[in-house]
Amino acid sequence: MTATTPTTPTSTEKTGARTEAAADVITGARERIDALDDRIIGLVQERMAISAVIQDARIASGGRRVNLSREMEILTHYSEALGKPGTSLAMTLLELCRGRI
Ligand SMILES: O=C(O)C(=O)C[C@]1(C(=O)O)C=C[C@@H](O)C=C1
Repeated sequence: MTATTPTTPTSTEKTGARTEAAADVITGARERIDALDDRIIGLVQERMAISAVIQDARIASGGRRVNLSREMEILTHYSEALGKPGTSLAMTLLELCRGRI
């Protein structure tokens, strides 16, 4: 058996590109996606906190955690903007914000 020294992956190996130029484009674009994902996660966390304020106020007043007519508005908003996957995204957001029902 021959021992092989581990090598650092090249930029083309890391990106799947076949040229250095394409690898550079992909690496730059991935940095922007990572920054956007951080912002999206922050926005989701902010949405969860605001949703909790609403739910707590409703429950403290004697109401229920869930408000299905409002959820329908949100599902429609996302599906009109993003199509069928938008509905799934809205359902995931609602689950993050109020838990499973
Ligand atoms: O808008 C409300 O009434 C909320 O409670 C917020 C929210 C949401 O996260 O968007 C959460 C639970 C409800 O079922 C509906 C919507």
